[in-house]
Amino acid sequence: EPQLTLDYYKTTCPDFARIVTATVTTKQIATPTTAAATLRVFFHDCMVDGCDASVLIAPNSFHKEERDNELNHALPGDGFDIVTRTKTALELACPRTVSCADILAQVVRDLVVMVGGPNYPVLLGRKDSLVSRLSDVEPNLPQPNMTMDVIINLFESKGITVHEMVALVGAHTLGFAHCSEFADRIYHYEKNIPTDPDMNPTYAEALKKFCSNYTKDPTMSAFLDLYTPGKFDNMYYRNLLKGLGLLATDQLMAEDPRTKPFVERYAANQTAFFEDFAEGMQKLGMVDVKTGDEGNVRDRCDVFNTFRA
Ligand code: HEM
Ligand SMILES: [Ca+2]
Ligand SMILES: [Ca+2]
Repeated sequence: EPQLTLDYYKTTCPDFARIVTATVTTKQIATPTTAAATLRVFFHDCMVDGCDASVLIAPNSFHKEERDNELNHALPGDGFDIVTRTKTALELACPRTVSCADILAQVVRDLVVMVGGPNYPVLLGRKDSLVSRLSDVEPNLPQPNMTMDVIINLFESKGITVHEMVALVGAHTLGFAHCSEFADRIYHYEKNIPTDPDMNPTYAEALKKFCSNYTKDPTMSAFLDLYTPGKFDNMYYRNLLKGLGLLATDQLMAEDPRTKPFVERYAANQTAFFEDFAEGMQKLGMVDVKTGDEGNVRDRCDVFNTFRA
């Protein structure tokens, strides 16, 4: 187990927490989609080679990076922008000290709190990756058309248990998904079955109309949580119990006997959801973290320190 600590920057960057909170507050108020955007970037970072900022490396014409994989194409720009802003502010206060991986972890916690979610401590001391490999993305990220067996195994391979996983997917209480991500459920689900029988029929009809133009306009997106997409709450689970899950895997959480009890528990008890989400985020934030000379502190979060002496 790598050693991270709560007070890692206590002497080297005493204003770390305050600077992060100030930057996050300004950005989230101006751009309310930042919280969902950044939470998803953090998830995609931690699942692929651990929480090491590997996902932040910008694509360039010489080398393929994680962001060149299709699964990362839709990662929203605001999730990267908030890291850049925070890094800039921190470089002024304490140059070459705070890693991008730590910035992302701390920024996400502050954003979750800002939109109404639980507070939890963030352990610090992660180093930034020295590589970002396109080929590492696909095998490590869940997709909405996967079976529950595959998804459970994927999370368990990162040390995340089923109840922590169900709580973490509760992040879908925020944000949206493109029509292409759930089109299979509403158009020609199976031969002679037009729509996914697990989906509320009224909801399916509304989505069908809403997405009717999605092949021509691929930006068309629907809220993952129909009722409170900007608020961090347990509405996502309450929706699932009514067949109002958007992605196939969201709805599957409420059908599979291994995950259903947790969906029911979180739908009935927001405090239980918040406790388990907080625990899950701390676990997710520790996945394969790099310390010592396994990584470094990048000067810029989107490029490696290639030219640094
Ligand atoms: C079964 C596991 C999961 C699957 C299959 C999945 C899949 C997806 C997909 C397909 C989207 C829509 C992307 C788009 O169309 O642009 C999405 C959005 C999102 N995901 Fe997940 N996800 C999973 C788990 C998680 C977890 C564990 C987190 C965070 C802890 C997370 C956070 C988010 C957020 C916040 C959004 C909304 C992004 C935005 O509005 O900008 N997801 N997810
Ligand atoms: Ca990573
Ligand atoms: Ca919500």
